[in-house]
Amino acid sequence: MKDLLRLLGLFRPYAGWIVAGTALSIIVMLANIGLLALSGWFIAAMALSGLGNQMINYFTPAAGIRGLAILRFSGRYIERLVTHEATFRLLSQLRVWFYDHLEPLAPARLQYYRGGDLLSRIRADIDTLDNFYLRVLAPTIAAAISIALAIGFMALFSVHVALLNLAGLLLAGVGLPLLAQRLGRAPGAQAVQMRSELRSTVADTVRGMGELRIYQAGARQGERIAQLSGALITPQRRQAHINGLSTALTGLITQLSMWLAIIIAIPLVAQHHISGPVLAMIALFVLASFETISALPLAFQTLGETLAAARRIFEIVDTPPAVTEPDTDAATPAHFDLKLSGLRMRYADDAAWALDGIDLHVPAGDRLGIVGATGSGKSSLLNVLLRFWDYQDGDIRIGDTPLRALRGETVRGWCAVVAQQTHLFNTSIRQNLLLARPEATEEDLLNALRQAHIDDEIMAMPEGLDTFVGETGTRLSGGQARRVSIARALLKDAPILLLDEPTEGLDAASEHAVLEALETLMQGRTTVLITHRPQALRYVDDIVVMSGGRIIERGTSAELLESSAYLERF
Ligand SMILES: Nc1ncnc2c1ncn2[C@@H]1O[C@H](COP(=O)(O)OP(=O)(O)OP(=O)(O)O)[C@@H](O)[C@H]1O
Repeated sequence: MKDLLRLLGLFRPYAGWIVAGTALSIIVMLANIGLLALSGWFIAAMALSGLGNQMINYFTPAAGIRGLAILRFSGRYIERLVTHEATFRLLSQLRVWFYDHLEPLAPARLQYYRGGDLLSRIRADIDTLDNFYLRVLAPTIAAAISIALAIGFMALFSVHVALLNLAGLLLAGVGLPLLAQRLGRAPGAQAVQMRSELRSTVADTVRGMGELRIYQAGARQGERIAQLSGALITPQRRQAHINGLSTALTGLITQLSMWLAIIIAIPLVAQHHISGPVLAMIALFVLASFETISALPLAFQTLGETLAAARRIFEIVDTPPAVTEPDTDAATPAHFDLKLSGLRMRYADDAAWALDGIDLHVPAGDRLGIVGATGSGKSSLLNVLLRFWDYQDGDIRIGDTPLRALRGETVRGWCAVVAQQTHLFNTSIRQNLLLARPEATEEDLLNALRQAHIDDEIMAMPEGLDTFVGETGTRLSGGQARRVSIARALLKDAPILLLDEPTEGLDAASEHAVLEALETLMQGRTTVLITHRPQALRYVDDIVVMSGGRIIERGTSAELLESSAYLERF
Protein backbone atom coordinates (compact mmCIF):
# COMPACT_ATOMS: atom_id res chain seq x y z
CA MET A 1 0.00 0.00 0.00
CA LYS A 2 2.88 2.33 0.87
CA ASP A 3 4.46 1.64 -2.52
CA LEU A 4 1.14 2.19 -4.23
CA LEU A 5 0.62 5.58 -2.56
CA ARG A 6 4.16 6.55 -3.42
CA LEU A 7 3.60 5.54 -7.02
CA LEU A 8 0.43 7.66 -7.10
CA GLY A 9 2.49 10.55 -5.77
CA LEU A 10 4.82 10.28 -8.77
CA PHE A 11 1.87 10.70 -11.11
CA ARG A 12 0.50 13.76 -9.33
CA PRO A 13 2.08 16.31 -11.73
CA TYR A 14 0.14 14.65 -14.53
CA ALA A 15 -3.23 14.76 -12.75
CA GLY A 16 -4.69 16.94 -15.55
CA TRP A 17 -3.77 14.46 -18.27
CA ILE A 18 -4.92 11.55 -16.17
CA VAL A 19 -8.31 13.16 -15.49
CA ALA A 20 -8.74 14.04 -19.19
CA GLY A 21 -7.83 10.51 -20.34
CA THR A 22 -10.08 8.92 -17.73
CA ALA A 23 -13.02 11.24 -18.49
CA LEU A 24 -12.74 10.39 -22.17
CA SER A 25 -12.71 6.67 -21.52
CA ILE A 26 -15.83 7.07 -19.32
CA ILE A 27 -17.55 8.90 -22.18
CA VAL A 28 -16.58 6.14 -24.62
CA MET A 29 -17.81 3.38 -22.28
CA LEU A 30 -21.13 5.10 -21.61
CA ALA A 31 -21.60 5.85 -25.32
CA ASN A 32 -21.06 2.19 -26.06
CA ILE A 33 -23.54 1.00 -23.45
CA GLY A 34 -26.03 3.65 -24.58
CA LEU A 35 -25.58 2.64 -28.20
CA LEU A 36 -26.31 -1.02 -27.59
CA ALA A 37 -29.19 -0.36 -25.19
CA LEU A 38 -30.84 2.24 -27.43
CA SER A 39 -30.42 -0.01 -30.47
CA GLY A 40 -32.10 -2.86 -28.59
CA TRP A 41 -34.98 -0.62 -27.60
CA PHE A 42 -35.29 0.83 -31.11
CA ILE A 43 -35.35 -2.51 -32.92
CA ALA A 44 -37.88 -3.93 -30.46
CA ALA A 45 -40.03 -0.79 -30.61
CA MET A 46 -39.98 -0.77 -34.43
CA ALA A 47 -40.95 -4.47 -34.53
CA LEU A 48 -43.80 -3.97 -32.06
CA SER A 49 -45.09 -0.89 -33.84
CA GLY A 50 -45.12 -2.88 -37.08
CA LEU A 51 -47.06 -5.68 -35.43
CA GLY A 52 -49.51 -3.33 -33.76
CA ASN A 53 -49.74 -1.10 -36.85
CA GLN A 54 -48.86 1.92 -34.71
CA MET A 55 -47.06 5.13 -35.62
CA ILE A 56 -43.65 5.66 -34.05
CA ASN A 57 -41.21 8.58 -34.14
CA TYR A 58 -38.07 6.85 -35.37
CA PHE A 59 -36.14 10.05 -36.16
CA THR A 60 -35.14 10.83 -32.60
CA PRO A 61 -33.83 7.36 -31.60
CA ALA A 62 -32.15 6.95 -35.01
CA ALA A 63 -30.40 10.29 -34.51
CA GLY A 64 -29.51 9.22 -30.95
CA ILE A 65 -27.95 6.00 -32.25
CA ARG A 66 -25.93 7.89 -34.85
CA GLY A 67 -24.88 10.49 -32.26
CA LEU A 68 -23.74 7.78 -29.82
CA ALA A 69 -21.86 5.95 -32.57
CA ILE A 70 -20.03 9.15 -33.55
CA LEU A 71 -19.33 9.91 -29.89
CA ARG A 72 -17.97 6.41 -29.40
CA PHE A 73 -15.46 6.39 -32.24
CA SER A 74 -14.42 10.05 -32.02
CA GLY A 75 -14.18 9.75 -28.22
CA ARG A 76 -12.04 6.63 -28.56
CA TYR A 77 -9.76 8.42 -31.03
CA ILE A 78 -9.28 11.47 -28.78
CA GLU A 79 -8.91 9.22 -25.73
CA ARG A 80 -6.07 7.31 -27.43
CA LEU A 81 -4.39 10.60 -28.36
CA VAL A 82 -4.65 11.97 -24.83
CA THR A 83 -3.62 8.79 -23.02
CA HIS A 84 -0.66 8.20 -25.33
CA GLU A 85 0.50 11.78 -25.02
CA ALA A 86 0.20 11.46 -21.24
CA THR A 87 2.09 8.17 -21.34
CA PHE A 88 5.02 9.58 -23.31
CA ARG A 89 5.23 12.63 -21.07
CA LEU A 90 5.14 10.42 -18.01
CA LEU A 91 7.73 8.06 -19.39
CA SER A 92 10.24 10.74 -20.28
CA GLN A 93 9.79 12.45 -16.91
CA LEU A 94 10.07 9.22 -14.97
CA ARG A 95 13.37 8.41 -16.72
CA VAL A 96 14.79 11.85 -15.95
CA TRP A 97 13.58 11.61 -12.34
CA PHE A 98 15.22 8.22 -11.97
CA TYR A 99 18.46 9.37 -13.61
CA ASP A 100 18.59 12.40 -11.30
CA HIS A 101 18.55 10.00 -8.35
CA LEU A 102 20.94 7.55 -9.98
CA GLU A 103 23.73 9.96 -10.85
CA PRO A 104 24.72 10.97 -7.30
CA LEU A 105 25.07 7.26 -6.46
CA ALA A 106 27.81 6.71 -9.05
CA PRO A 107 30.29 5.19 -8.66
CA ALA A 108 30.30 4.35 -4.94
CA ARG A 109 26.79 2.98 -4.43
CA LEU A 110 26.34 1.48 -7.88
CA GLN A 111 29.31 -0.85 -7.67
CA TYR A 112 27.07 -3.44 -5.99
CA TYR A 113 24.68 -3.59 -8.96
CA ARG A 114 25.35 -5.38 -12.23
CA GLY A 115 25.39 -3.10 -15.30
CA GLY A 116 22.60 -5.05 -17.01
CA ASP A 117 20.50 -4.92 -13.85
CA LEU A 118 20.77 -1.13 -13.75
CA LEU A 119 19.95 -0.93 -17.44
CA SER A 120 16.93 -3.10 -16.86
CA ARG A 121 15.73 -0.82 -14.05
CA ILE A 122 16.21 2.28 -16.19
CA ARG A 123 14.44 0.85 -19.22
CA ALA A 124 12.11 -2.06 -18.49
CA ASP A 125 11.07 -1.19 -14.92
CA ILE A 126 10.32 2.39 -15.87
CA ASP A 127 8.27 1.12 -18.84
CA THR A 128 6.41 -1.17 -16.44
CA LEU A 129 5.68 1.77 -14.13
CA ASP A 130 4.16 3.47 -17.09
CA ASN A 131 1.65 0.57 -17.33
CA PHE A 132 0.34 1.78 -14.02
CA TYR A 133 -1.39 4.71 -15.67
CA LEU A 134 -2.56 3.03 -18.88
CA ARG A 135 -3.52 -0.35 -17.48
CA VAL A 136 -4.23 0.20 -13.79
CA LEU A 137 -5.07 3.74 -12.77
CA ALA A 138 -7.17 5.00 -15.72
CA PRO A 139 -9.24 1.79 -16.21
CA THR A 140 -9.95 1.47 -12.47
CA ILE A 141 -11.16 5.04 -12.01
CA ALA A 142 -13.10 4.94 -15.29
CA ALA A 143 -14.73 1.65 -14.29
CA ALA A 144 -15.76 2.91 -10.84
CA ILE A 145 -17.43 6.03 -12.22
CA SER A 146 -19.05 4.28 -15.19
CA ILE A 147 -20.45 1.51 -12.96
CA ALA A 148 -21.98 4.07 -10.58
CA LEU A 149 -23.64 5.93 -13.47
CA ALA A 150 -24.82 2.76 -15.23
CA ILE A 151 -26.32 1.23 -12.09
CA GLY A 152 -28.01 4.54 -11.19
CA PHE A 153 -29.58 4.59 -14.65
CA MET A 154 -30.74 0.96 -14.41
CA ALA A 155 -32.32 1.61 -11.00
CA LEU A 156 -34.72 4.04 -12.73
CA PHE A 157 -36.28 0.99 -14.42
CA SER A 158 -35.78 -1.79 -11.90
CA VAL A 159 -33.98 -1.76 -8.58
CA HIS A 160 -33.73 -5.55 -8.65
CA VAL A 161 -32.10 -5.65 -12.06
CA ALA A 162 -29.80 -2.81 -10.95
CA LEU A 163 -28.72 -4.78 -7.88
CA LEU A 164 -28.21 -7.93 -9.92
CA ASN A 165 -26.18 -5.98 -12.47
CA LEU A 166 -24.09 -4.44 -9.69
CA ALA A 167 -23.44 -7.86 -8.15
CA GLY A 168 -22.34 -9.24 -11.54
CA LEU A 169 -20.09 -6.27 -12.17
CA LEU A 170 -18.50 -6.47 -8.71
CA LEU A 171 -17.95 -10.17 -9.03
CA ALA A 172 -16.39 -9.91 -12.49
CA GLY A 173 -14.74 -6.54 -11.96
CA VAL A 174 -13.46 -6.80 -8.37
CA GLY A 175 -13.78 -10.36 -7.03
CA LEU A 176 -12.21 -12.05 -10.03
CA PRO A 177 -9.40 -9.52 -10.51
CA LEU A 178 -8.55 -9.67 -6.80
CA LEU A 179 -8.32 -13.42 -7.04
CA ALA A 180 -6.30 -13.09 -10.25
CA GLN A 181 -4.02 -10.55 -8.56
CA ARG A 182 -3.39 -12.88 -5.64
CA LEU A 183 -2.59 -15.67 -8.00
CA GLY A 184 -0.59 -13.36 -10.29
CA ARG A 185 1.56 -11.71 -7.62
CA ALA A 186 4.18 -14.42 -7.35
CA PRO A 187 4.60 -15.14 -11.08
CA GLY A 188 4.55 -11.36 -11.72
CA ALA A 189 7.42 -10.67 -9.34
CA GLN A 190 9.22 -13.75 -10.62
CA ALA A 191 8.88 -12.59 -14.24
CA VAL A 192 10.29 -9.13 -13.44
CA GLN A 193 13.23 -10.68 -11.60
CA MET A 194 13.93 -13.22 -14.33
CA ARG A 195 13.70 -10.69 -17.14
CA SER A 196 16.22 -8.52 -15.36
CA GLU A 197 18.55 -11.50 -14.86
CA LEU A 198 18.22 -12.39 -18.53
CA ARG A 199 18.98 -8.83 -19.62
CA SER A 200 22.05 -8.63 -17.34
CA THR A 201 23.39 -11.87 -18.75
CA VAL A 202 22.79 -10.85 -22.36
CA ALA A 203 24.46 -7.47 -21.75
CA ASP A 204 27.41 -9.22 -20.08
CA THR A 205 27.66 -11.65 -22.97
CA VAL A 206 27.73 -8.90 -25.58
CA ARG A 207 30.44 -7.05 -23.63
CA GLY A 208 32.50 -10.19 -23.13
CA MET A 209 32.09 -11.52 -26.69
CA GLY A 210 35.86 -11.34 -27.31
CA GLU A 211 36.73 -13.44 -24.23
CA LEU A 212 33.96 -15.92 -24.98
CA ARG A 213 35.43 -16.53 -28.43
CA ILE A 214 38.98 -16.80 -27.14
CA TYR A 215 38.00 -19.35 -24.49
CA GLN A 216 35.46 -20.99 -26.84
CA ALA A 217 32.82 -20.56 -24.18
CA GLY A 218 30.19 -19.09 -26.54
CA ALA A 219 28.12 -22.28 -26.66
CA ARG A 220 28.09 -22.62 -22.86
CA GLN A 221 27.05 -18.99 -22.47
CA GLY A 222 24.39 -19.53 -25.15
CA GLU A 223 23.04 -22.46 -23.17
CA ARG A 224 22.90 -20.34 -20.04
CA ILE A 225 20.92 -17.66 -21.85
CA ALA A 226 18.60 -20.32 -23.30
CA GLN A 227 18.10 -21.73 -19.79
CA LEU A 228 17.24 -18.32 -18.35
CA SER A 229 14.94 -17.62 -21.25
CA GLY A 230 13.28 -21.03 -20.82
CA ALA A 231 12.83 -20.46 -17.10
CA LEU A 232 11.05 -17.18 -17.85
CA ILE A 233 8.36 -19.10 -19.73
CA THR A 234 7.07 -20.75 -16.52
CA PRO A 235 5.89 -17.56 -14.73
CA GLN A 236 4.70 -16.15 -18.07
CA ARG A 237 2.65 -19.30 -18.71
CA ARG A 238 1.12 -19.04 -15.25
CA GLN A 239 0.25 -15.41 -15.91
CA ALA A 240 -1.35 -16.40 -19.23
CA HIS A 241 -3.40 -19.15 -17.52
CA ILE A 242 -4.66 -16.75 -14.88
CA ASN A 243 -5.50 -14.26 -17.59
CA GLY A 244 -7.34 -16.80 -19.71
CA LEU A 245 -9.34 -18.19 -16.80
CA SER A 246 -10.33 -14.76 -15.63
CA THR A 247 -11.46 -13.76 -19.16
CA ALA A 248 -13.54 -16.93 -19.49
CA LEU A 249 -15.21 -16.44 -16.09
CA THR A 250 -15.94 -12.80 -16.91
CA GLY A 251 -17.72 -13.93 -20.09
CA LEU A 252 -19.74 -16.46 -18.11
CA ILE A 253 -20.81 -13.92 -15.48
CA THR A 254 -21.76 -11.43 -18.24
CA GLN A 255 -24.07 -13.88 -19.99
CA LEU A 256 -25.59 -15.11 -16.74
CA SER A 257 -26.30 -11.55 -15.63
CA MET A 258 -28.09 -10.77 -18.89
CA TRP A 259 -30.27 -13.87 -18.68
CA LEU A 260 -31.10 -13.29 -15.02
CA ALA A 261 -31.96 -9.65 -15.81
CA ILE A 262 -34.41 -10.86 -18.48
CA ILE A 263 -35.93 -13.34 -16.05
CA ILE A 264 -36.39 -10.58 -13.42
CA ALA A 265 -37.72 -8.05 -15.94
CA ILE A 266 -40.29 -10.27 -17.77
CA PRO A 267 -42.85 -10.03 -14.88
CA LEU A 268 -42.42 -6.24 -14.99
CA VAL A 269 -43.61 -6.28 -18.62
CA ALA A 270 -46.51 -8.52 -17.67
CA GLN A 271 -47.42 -6.07 -14.86
CA HIS A 272 -47.09 -3.15 -17.33
CA HIS A 273 -44.35 -1.54 -15.24
CA ILE A 274 -42.15 -1.47 -18.31
CA SER A 275 -42.82 -1.84 -22.00
CA GLY A 276 -41.55 -4.65 -24.25
CA PRO A 277 -38.89 -2.51 -25.94
CA VAL A 278 -37.57 -1.49 -22.50
CA LEU A 279 -37.09 -5.18 -21.71
CA ALA A 280 -34.86 -5.49 -24.77
CA MET A 281 -33.08 -2.31 -23.73
CA ILE A 282 -32.49 -3.68 -20.19
CA ALA A 283 -31.08 -6.98 -21.49
CA LEU A 284 -28.64 -5.27 -23.85
CA PHE A 285 -27.81 -2.59 -21.28
CA VAL A 286 -26.75 -5.25 -18.74
CA LEU A 287 -24.74 -7.04 -21.41
CA ALA A 288 -22.99 -3.85 -22.51
CA SER A 289 -22.39 -2.64 -18.94
CA PHE A 290 -19.70 -5.31 -18.59
CA GLU A 291 -17.49 -3.31 -20.90
CA THR A 292 -16.86 -1.02 -17.92
CA ILE A 293 -14.96 -3.77 -16.14
CA SER A 294 -13.31 -5.40 -19.14
CA ALA A 295 -9.91 -3.84 -18.38
CA LEU A 296 -9.96 -4.60 -14.65
CA PRO A 297 -8.62 -8.19 -14.62
CA LEU A 298 -5.55 -7.05 -16.55
CA ALA A 299 -5.30 -4.00 -14.28
CA PHE A 300 -5.13 -6.11 -11.14
CA GLN A 301 -2.72 -8.57 -12.73
CA THR A 302 -0.47 -5.76 -13.94
CA LEU A 303 -0.55 -4.21 -10.49
CA GLY A 304 1.64 -7.03 -9.09
CA GLU A 305 4.23 -6.51 -11.82
CA THR A 306 4.07 -2.73 -11.51
CA LEU A 307 4.57 -2.78 -7.77
CA ALA A 308 7.53 -5.15 -8.11
CA ALA A 309 9.10 -2.77 -10.66
CA ALA A 310 8.29 0.22 -8.41
CA ARG A 311 10.02 -1.45 -5.47
CA ARG A 312 13.15 -2.03 -7.56
CA ILE A 313 13.11 1.61 -8.67
CA PHE A 314 12.46 2.95 -5.14
CA GLU A 315 15.28 0.77 -3.79
CA ILE A 316 17.76 2.76 -5.88
CA VAL A 317 16.06 6.11 -5.41
CA ASP A 318 16.13 5.63 -1.62
CA THR A 319 19.81 4.71 -1.46
CA PRO A 320 21.61 7.58 0.25
CA PRO A 321 24.61 8.85 -1.75
CA ALA A 322 28.03 7.89 -0.35
CA VAL A 323 28.84 11.57 0.15
CA THR A 324 26.59 14.08 1.92
CA GLU A 325 26.64 17.32 -0.02
CA PRO A 326 26.44 20.81 1.51
CA ASP A 327 23.47 22.89 0.26
CA THR A 328 25.72 25.64 -1.04
CA ASP A 329 29.37 25.85 -1.92
CA ALA A 330 31.96 27.60 0.21
CA ALA A 331 33.93 30.36 -1.50
CA THR A 332 36.20 29.37 -4.41
CA PRO A 333 39.78 29.15 -3.10
CA ALA A 334 42.35 31.65 -4.34
CA HIS A 335 44.95 28.90 -4.88
CA PHE A 336 44.37 25.30 -5.77
CA ASP A 337 46.87 23.62 -3.47
CA LEU A 338 45.91 20.36 -1.81
CA LYS A 339 46.35 19.83 1.93
CA LEU A 340 45.57 16.51 3.54
CA SER A 341 46.06 16.00 7.26
CA GLY A 342 45.44 12.85 9.29
CA LEU A 343 43.18 11.54 6.52
CA ARG A 344 41.52 8.19 7.21
CA MET A 345 39.08 6.45 4.97
CA ARG A 346 37.50 3.01 4.66
CA TYR A 347 34.87 1.61 2.35
CA ALA A 348 32.69 0.04 5.04
CA ASP A 349 32.46 0.19 8.82
CA ASP A 350 33.93 -3.28 9.15
CA ALA A 351 36.57 -2.87 6.39
CA ALA A 352 40.24 -2.18 6.96
CA TRP A 353 41.39 1.43 6.57
CA ALA A 354 42.15 2.04 2.88
CA LEU A 355 43.78 5.35 3.89
CA ASP A 356 45.19 5.42 7.37
CA GLY A 357 46.50 8.83 8.46
CA ILE A 358 47.67 10.55 5.28
CA ASP A 359 49.45 13.92 5.58
CA LEU A 360 50.24 15.62 2.30
CA HIS A 361 50.71 19.06 0.88
CA VAL A 362 50.81 19.70 -2.86
CA PRO A 363 51.41 23.42 -3.44
CA ALA A 364 49.44 24.99 -6.29
CA GLY A 365 51.08 24.16 -9.62
CA ASP A 366 53.37 21.47 -8.14
CA ARG A 367 53.48 17.86 -9.20
CA LEU A 368 53.33 14.97 -6.76
CA GLY A 369 53.99 11.38 -7.76
CA ILE A 370 52.45 8.54 -5.74
CA VAL A 371 53.83 5.03 -5.92
CA GLY A 372 52.98 1.95 -3.94
CA ALA A 373 52.15 -1.69 -4.26
CA THR A 374 48.71 -2.74 -5.42
CA GLY A 375 46.06 -2.20 -2.76
CA SER A 376 48.14 0.41 -0.93
CA GLY A 377 45.38 3.05 -1.25
CA LYS A 378 46.48 5.19 -4.19
CA SER A 379 43.19 5.09 -6.10
CA SER A 380 41.24 5.50 -2.86
CA LEU A 381 43.01 8.83 -2.40
CA LEU A 382 41.72 9.98 -5.79
CA ASN A 383 38.22 8.67 -4.97
CA VAL A 384 38.19 10.86 -1.88
CA LEU A 385 39.63 13.91 -3.64
CA LEU A 386 36.97 13.62 -6.35
CA ARG A 387 34.21 13.38 -3.71
CA PHE A 388 33.12 9.95 -4.96
CA TRP A 389 33.66 8.58 -1.47
CA ASP A 390 33.64 10.30 1.89
CA TYR A 391 36.38 10.06 4.52
CA GLN A 392 35.90 9.32 8.20
CA ASP A 393 38.74 11.23 9.91
CA GLY A 394 41.13 14.03 9.23
CA ASP A 395 40.86 16.96 6.89
CA ILE A 396 41.26 17.82 3.22
CA ARG A 397 41.51 21.37 1.99
CA ILE A 398 41.66 22.87 -1.45
CA GLY A 399 43.37 26.19 -0.81
CA ASP A 400 41.86 27.12 2.55
CA THR A 401 38.46 25.63 1.82
CA PRO A 402 37.55 22.34 3.52
CA LEU A 403 36.59 19.73 0.92
CA ARG A 404 33.40 18.92 2.85
CA ALA A 405 32.21 22.50 2.43
CA LEU A 406 32.18 22.01 -1.33
CA ARG A 407 29.68 20.21 -3.52
CA GLY A 408 31.02 17.22 -5.45
CA GLU A 409 30.05 18.83 -8.77
CA THR A 410 32.12 21.90 -7.90
CA VAL A 411 35.18 19.92 -6.88
CA ARG A 412 34.98 17.74 -9.97
CA GLY A 413 34.66 20.91 -12.05
CA TRP A 414 38.14 21.92 -10.83
CA CYS A 415 39.70 18.55 -11.59
CA ALA A 416 40.73 16.92 -14.85
CA VAL A 417 41.33 13.18 -14.71
CA VAL A 418 43.32 10.94 -17.00
CA ALA A 419 43.30 7.31 -15.97
CA GLN A 420 44.35 4.00 -17.35
CA GLN A 421 40.72 3.34 -18.15
CA THR A 422 39.34 6.75 -19.02
CA HIS A 423 36.04 6.06 -20.71
CA LEU A 424 35.60 7.09 -24.33
CA PHE A 425 31.99 7.12 -25.49
CA ASN A 426 30.97 5.20 -28.59
CA THR A 427 30.69 8.30 -30.72
CA SER A 428 33.06 10.54 -32.71
CA ILE A 429 36.34 11.94 -31.42
CA ARG A 430 34.74 15.37 -31.71
CA GLN A 431 31.85 14.47 -29.41
CA ASN A 432 34.22 12.85 -26.92
CA LEU A 433 36.22 16.05 -26.77
CA LEU A 434 33.19 18.33 -26.56
CA LEU A 435 32.17 16.49 -23.40
CA ALA A 436 34.83 18.51 -21.59
CA ARG A 437 33.87 21.86 -23.10
CA PRO A 438 30.66 21.86 -25.17
CA GLU A 439 31.24 25.37 -26.50
CA ALA A 440 34.77 24.60 -27.81
CA THR A 441 35.42 25.72 -31.41
CA GLU A 442 37.02 23.58 -34.12
CA GLU A 443 40.22 25.50 -33.48
CA ASP A 444 40.08 24.74 -29.73
CA LEU A 445 39.67 21.04 -30.50
CA LEU A 446 42.58 20.99 -32.96
CA ASN A 447 44.73 22.94 -30.48
CA ALA A 448 44.02 20.44 -27.73
CA LEU A 449 44.82 17.54 -30.05
CA ARG A 450 48.06 19.27 -31.08
CA GLN A 451 49.09 19.77 -27.46
CA ALA A 452 48.23 16.13 -26.78
CA HIS A 453 50.51 15.15 -29.70
CA ILE A 454 47.78 13.32 -31.57
CA ASP A 455 46.55 15.86 -34.13
CA ASP A 456 48.51 14.37 -37.05
CA GLU A 457 47.27 10.86 -36.40
CA ILE A 458 43.65 11.94 -36.13
CA MET A 459 43.69 14.25 -39.12
CA ALA A 460 45.25 11.41 -41.15
CA MET A 461 42.14 9.30 -40.49
CA PRO A 462 39.63 9.55 -43.40
CA GLU A 463 36.98 11.15 -41.22
CA GLY A 464 39.32 13.16 -39.00
CA LEU A 465 37.56 14.53 -35.94
CA ASP A 466 34.39 12.74 -36.94
CA THR A 467 35.99 9.30 -36.70
CA PHE A 468 33.95 7.00 -34.52
CA VAL A 469 36.01 5.58 -31.67
CA GLY A 470 33.95 2.39 -31.19
CA GLU A 471 32.75 0.84 -27.94
CA THR A 472 34.98 2.18 -25.13
CA GLY A 473 37.40 3.51 -27.77
CA THR A 474 38.31 0.10 -29.21
CA ARG A 475 38.95 1.51 -32.69
CA LEU A 476 41.87 3.53 -31.32
CA SER A 477 45.12 2.10 -30.05
CA GLY A 478 45.70 2.23 -26.26
CA GLY A 479 48.14 5.11 -26.67
CA GLN A 480 45.83 7.04 -29.00
CA ALA A 481 42.85 6.62 -26.67
CA ARG A 482 44.99 7.85 -23.77
CA ARG A 483 46.09 10.93 -25.75
CA VAL A 484 42.49 11.70 -26.79
CA SER A 485 41.59 11.67 -23.10
CA ILE A 486 44.57 13.98 -22.42
CA ALA A 487 43.23 16.35 -25.13
CA ARG A 488 39.87 16.21 -23.38
CA ALA A 489 41.53 17.09 -20.07
CA LEU A 490 43.36 19.96 -21.79
CA LEU A 491 40.07 21.31 -23.08
CA LYS A 492 38.60 21.20 -19.62
CA ASP A 493 41.41 23.47 -18.48
CA ALA A 494 40.98 22.56 -14.82
CA PRO A 495 43.46 23.79 -12.15
CA ILE A 496 43.88 20.34 -10.56
CA LEU A 497 45.05 17.31 -12.47
CA LEU A 498 44.60 13.75 -11.23
CA LEU A 499 46.44 11.09 -13.20
CA ASP A 500 45.85 7.44 -12.36
CA GLU A 501 48.35 5.18 -14.12
CA PRO A 502 48.06 7.17 -17.36
CA THR A 503 50.80 5.21 -19.15
CA GLU A 504 49.99 1.76 -17.82
CA GLY A 505 49.81 -0.95 -20.49
CA LEU A 506 51.56 1.10 -23.20
CA ASP A 507 54.73 0.16 -25.08
CA ALA A 508 57.80 2.38 -24.77
CA ALA A 509 57.01 4.46 -27.89
CA SER A 510 53.39 5.10 -26.90
CA GLU A 511 54.42 5.83 -23.32
CA HIS A 512 56.86 8.42 -24.57
CA ALA A 513 54.17 10.08 -26.72
CA VAL A 514 51.69 10.10 -23.83
CA LEU A 515 54.26 11.52 -21.40
CA GLU A 516 55.10 14.31 -23.86
CA ALA A 517 51.39 15.11 -24.02
CA LEU A 518 51.12 14.97 -20.23
CA GLU A 519 54.04 17.33 -19.83
CA THR A 520 52.00 19.99 -21.65
CA LEU A 521 48.91 19.16 -19.63
CA MET A 522 50.71 19.39 -16.29
CA GLN A 523 52.05 22.90 -16.93
CA GLY A 524 50.86 25.20 -14.13
CA ARG A 525 48.39 22.65 -12.71
CA THR A 526 48.37 21.08 -9.26
CA THR A 527 49.08 17.50 -10.25
CA VAL A 528 48.79 14.17 -8.48
CA LEU A 529 50.26 11.38 -10.60
CA ILE A 530 49.81 7.75 -9.59
CA THR A 531 52.15 5.51 -11.48
CA HIS A 532 54.35 2.44 -11.32
CA ARG A 533 56.43 3.62 -14.28
CA PRO A 534 59.85 5.13 -13.53
CA GLN A 535 59.68 7.07 -16.82
CA ALA A 536 56.56 8.88 -15.67
CA LEU A 537 58.07 9.74 -12.28
CA ARG A 538 60.73 11.84 -13.96
CA TYR A 539 58.00 14.39 -14.72
CA VAL A 540 57.05 15.10 -11.06
CA ASP A 541 58.69 17.24 -8.34
CA ASP A 542 58.06 15.07 -5.27
CA ILE A 543 57.23 11.45 -4.69
CA VAL A 544 55.48 9.67 -1.82
CA VAL A 545 55.52 5.92 -1.35
CA MET A 546 52.36 4.33 0.03
CA SER A 547 51.83 1.01 1.74
CA GLY A 548 48.79 -0.27 3.64
CA GLY A 549 47.06 3.12 3.40
CA ARG A 550 50.03 5.03 4.86
CA ILE A 551 52.85 7.10 3.49
CA ILE A 552 56.03 5.20 4.29
CA GLU A 553 58.56 7.27 2.40
CA ARG A 554 58.71 10.70 0.82
CA GLY A 555 61.26 12.80 -1.01
CA THR A 556 62.01 14.71 -4.14
CA SER A 557 61.80 12.84 -7.39
CA ALA A 558 65.55 13.31 -7.92
CA GLU A 559 66.38 11.78 -4.50
CA LEU A 560 64.10 8.77 -4.77
CA LEU A 561 64.78 7.98 -8.39
CA GLU A 562 68.48 7.78 -7.69
CA SER A 563 67.93 4.61 -5.74
CA SER A 564 67.61 1.85 -8.34
CA ALA A 565 66.61 -0.59 -5.60
CA TYR A 566 63.65 1.62 -4.90
CA LEU A 567 62.54 1.58 -8.54
CA GLU A 568 62.60 -2.20 -8.69
CA ARG A 569 60.17 -2.45 -5.79
CA PHE A 570 57.30 -1.06 -7.84
N1 LIG B 1 35.25 0.39 -4.32
C1 LIG B 1 35.79 -0.27 -3.32
N2 LIG B 1 35.02 -0.89 -2.41
C2 LIG B 1 35.54 -1.57 -1.38
N3 LIG B 1 36.87 -1.66 -1.16
C3 LIG B 1 37.71 -1.06 -2.01
C4 LIG B 1 37.21 -0.34 -3.13
N4 LIG B 1 38.26 0.17 -3.82
C5 LIG B 1 39.36 -0.22 -3.16
N5 LIG B 1 39.03 -0.96 -2.08
C6 LIG B 1 39.99 -1.53 -1.10
O1 LIG B 1 40.76 -0.47 -0.58
C7 LIG B 1 42.12 -0.83 -0.50
C8 LIG B 1 42.97 0.14 -1.32
O2 LIG B 1 42.66 -0.03 -2.68
P1 LIG B 1 43.11 0.99 -3.80
O3 LIG B 1 42.34 0.67 -5.04
O4 LIG B 1 43.00 2.37 -3.30
O5 LIG B 1 44.62 0.58 -3.99
P2 LIG B 1 45.63 0.98 -5.13
O6 LIG B 1 46.89 1.31 -4.44
O7 LIG B 1 45.04 2.02 -6.01
O8 LIG B 1 45.76 -0.39 -5.92
P3 LIG B 1 46.06 -0.61 -7.48
O9 LIG B 1 47.48 -0.18 -7.71
O10 LIG B 1 45.87 -2.08 -7.66
O11 LIG B 1 45.06 0.19 -8.23
C9 LIG B 1 42.21 -2.25 -1.01
O12 LIG B 1 42.22 -3.10 0.12
C10 LIG B 1 40.96 -2.46 -1.80
O13 LIG B 1 40.50 -3.79 -1.74
